[in-house]
Amino acid sequence: MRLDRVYLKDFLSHEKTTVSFKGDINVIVGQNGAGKSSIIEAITFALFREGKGKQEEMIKKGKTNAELELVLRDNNLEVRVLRKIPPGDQLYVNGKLTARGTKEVTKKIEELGLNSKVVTSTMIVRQGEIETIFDTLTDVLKRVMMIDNLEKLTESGGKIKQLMDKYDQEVRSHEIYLENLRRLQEEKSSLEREISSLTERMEKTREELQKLESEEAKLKDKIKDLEEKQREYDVLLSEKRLAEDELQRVMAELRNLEGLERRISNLEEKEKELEKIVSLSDTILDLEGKRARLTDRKNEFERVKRQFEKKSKEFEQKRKLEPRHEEYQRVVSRLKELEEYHERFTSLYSTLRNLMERKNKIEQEVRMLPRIAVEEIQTRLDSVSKELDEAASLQKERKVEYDQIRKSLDALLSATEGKCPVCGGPLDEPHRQELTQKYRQRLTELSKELKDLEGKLESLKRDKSRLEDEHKRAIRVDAERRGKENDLEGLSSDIARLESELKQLKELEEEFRAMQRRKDELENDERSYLQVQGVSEAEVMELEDQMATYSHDISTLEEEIDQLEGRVGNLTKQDVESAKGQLEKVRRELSELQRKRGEKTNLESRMVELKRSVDELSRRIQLLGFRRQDLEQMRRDLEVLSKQLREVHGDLGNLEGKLNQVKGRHQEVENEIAQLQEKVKEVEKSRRAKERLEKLRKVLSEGMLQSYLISTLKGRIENNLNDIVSMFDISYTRILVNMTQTKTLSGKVELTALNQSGQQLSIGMLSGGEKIAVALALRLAIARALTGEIGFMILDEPTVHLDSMRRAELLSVIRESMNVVPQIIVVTHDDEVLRIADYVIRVEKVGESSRVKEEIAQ
Ligand SMILES: Nc1ncnc2c1ncn2[C@@H]1O[C@H](COP(=O)(O)OP(=O)(O)OP(=O)(O)O)[C@@H](O)[C@H]1O
Ligand SMILES: [Zn+2]
Repeated sequence: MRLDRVYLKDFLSHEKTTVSFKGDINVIVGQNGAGKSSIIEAITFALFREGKGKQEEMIKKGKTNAELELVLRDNNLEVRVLRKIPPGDQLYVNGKLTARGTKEVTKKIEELGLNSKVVTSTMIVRQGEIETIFDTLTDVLKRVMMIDNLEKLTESGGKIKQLMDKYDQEVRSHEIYLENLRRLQEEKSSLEREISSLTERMEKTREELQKLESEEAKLKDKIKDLEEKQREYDVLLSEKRLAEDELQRVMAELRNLEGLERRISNLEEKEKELEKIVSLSDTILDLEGKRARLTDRKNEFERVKRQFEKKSKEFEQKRKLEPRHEEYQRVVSRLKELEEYHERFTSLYSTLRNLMERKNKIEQEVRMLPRIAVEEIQTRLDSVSKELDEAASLQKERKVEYDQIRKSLDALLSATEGKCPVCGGPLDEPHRQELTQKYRQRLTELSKELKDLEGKLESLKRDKSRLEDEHKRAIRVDAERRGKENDLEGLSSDIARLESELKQLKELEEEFRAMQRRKDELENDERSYLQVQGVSEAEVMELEDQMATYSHDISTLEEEIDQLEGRVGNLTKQDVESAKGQLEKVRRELSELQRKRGEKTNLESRMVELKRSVDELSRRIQLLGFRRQDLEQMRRDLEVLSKQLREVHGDLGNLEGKLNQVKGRHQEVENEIAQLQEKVKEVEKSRRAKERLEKLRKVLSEGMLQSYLISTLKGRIENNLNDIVSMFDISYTRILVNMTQTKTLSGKVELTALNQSGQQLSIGMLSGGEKIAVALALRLAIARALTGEIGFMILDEPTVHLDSMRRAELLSVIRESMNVVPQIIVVTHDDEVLRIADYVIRVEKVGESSRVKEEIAQ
């Protein structure tokens, strides 16, 4: 078996990868972690559902299930293995599903010579493990030969003992089988007798049946002939009946159609009359249209006439008013020219009036001012002031005197005897009295005089202040008058100026007033003029023209209407409409009648045809000479015959049923006998097997088989090994496999090499390259010893840990291995290996997924 190709879906680092192994030496190259070993894992898993980790861990991260497809090939044999995680395995041989489910598929693969233990420990070499075979050889052999299992077999509860017990049981059931067998054989011979008697009876019945069947066939032929005739007869008869029926119908219809021609000619006449009326339809329409137009025109004429009258009146008025309108315009334009002067005049005039008013007022005011003589008041004031001064100085004099007298009196009164204070003479009473008297009198006089002075002063003061007030007022009035007189002078000059200007404007102002009056007079006429101003002579003339046109139209239309009325008479539109309706009806009737005329012709010819056909059919029926009662008689005969036949058939069926039943039973009995005989034989075998197992158990428990197996295997491995080594380029003639045998085979298996001089060296002493060669040869030798042909070998990173020399030696050994194994797959990240490749598979990792590119090596 060679590996053809493997397909990985979501397996380890691969998402969807197909790898084909097209070369003899296929090299899978790529960086660390690219996904190379994953391909080897895929092959191992596809073959044996075995792998380095848990199955779920083999599913690509992030996916939920993985799938593998491996195709193996050997000449014409193609084996396709499908493995899935979670499981759902299948195996196809040449496209045919031959195994299903994990166990079955693995079993099938082992049957194809790919024992899982052998393949995984010899044909698939994991990273750097080429030489470990020397150390693990013993274990490998044990494993591949399943000696562990052998040991287990011999235990008292083991498989062999169990089998022996089973066989024992079988032997004991022997007696019952023999008894049953005898009974069945008796039944068998009785059944055989019955079969031969039944067969004889059936033979006779069959002969009778044949005779009846041939009679029946003949009768059936005759009936068939007659039935044929009957069918023909029936057909002719029914045709004839149909023809006769139709003939009746046709004749009846023809009778119905009598008098058709007369009805047609009546209708045609009526049609002509109606057509004449209908032909006037257009003329009537024309007439009515014209009548409508006439009314229309007349109305229009009236409307235009009214307009014309109105307009021509207006136009006349316009003409009359025209001169006044022109004057009005002149007046208005002159007014506009004068406007400015008028305004000036008005404003000046009103200013003048204001000034005059003011002047009058001031003149009045001046007149109202009192006339007071200021100098006179001044003189009076001066004299009063003088009088006042004189009175005041006199008063002062008198007061001084008064005070002096008073003092002298006081001194006199207070003076004690002695000297007179006044005259310095001696003071006596009489003197005192005299003096006192004198003084007192004078005091009284003075006092009176002072009082008078007081009054006089008062009155003078009053006079003075009154005069002073009067004086002040006089001065004020005087000033006021002078101011006003000034104002009046200014006003007078302004007024004079204005008056002269107004005088100049007076003429224009008068003209303005006159124009305004004229304008007012013209105003009414102007308003009337404006109303008719738009009317033009052309307009009036056009209206006149229109009137003429309309009146012409009217007379033309009247004439035409007269003519049309002459042609139509007193027919109306309704008359024509009803004639149209009638005409349509008449035409419909006519066409219906004409159709019937055609129908009638057809019917007539059909009648002739039918009559001929009836005659012809009667003739043919006569000729046929068929009689119904003949056919019925034959059918009755056939029925009798058939009944007989059914009975005989029934007999035969019964016999056959019986025979089959008996034969069935016979078969059953024979089968049972065969089974029993088989069982009896089995029991025999069981007995012998039990004996063999007893022997086997003895041999096994004494280790005899193991030593036998190993010695046989040793010989075969040794032969293969030397065979293979001889193909490699090393200088040793033979490799010997030495085994130290013990009961449990715990002893070692060791290799020694024999050089050309016949000297023995232990394997450890060989060179690195020689060791690799021997190790590879040993693996191949074991594989070949156990499986015969070896289809492939897989080496995963065989060159790691090797120096360049040994790498080179390994590569040549691999190439030499091609003599022993036809297909080699090498996984490496070492480009040097490409040297020996003839097919290269490049693996690289893009993102999280591995990708593969295949190429033929140079
Ligand atoms: N279940 C998984 N899903 C996705 N990737 C995985 C899974 N299991 C392992 N890997 C990754 O797949 C990659 C490829 O592993 P593989 O052993 O095939 O690489 P390799 O090419 O043989 O590298 P080396 O030369 O280092 O042996 C590694 O990066 C590994 O971590
Ligand atoms: Zn005196």
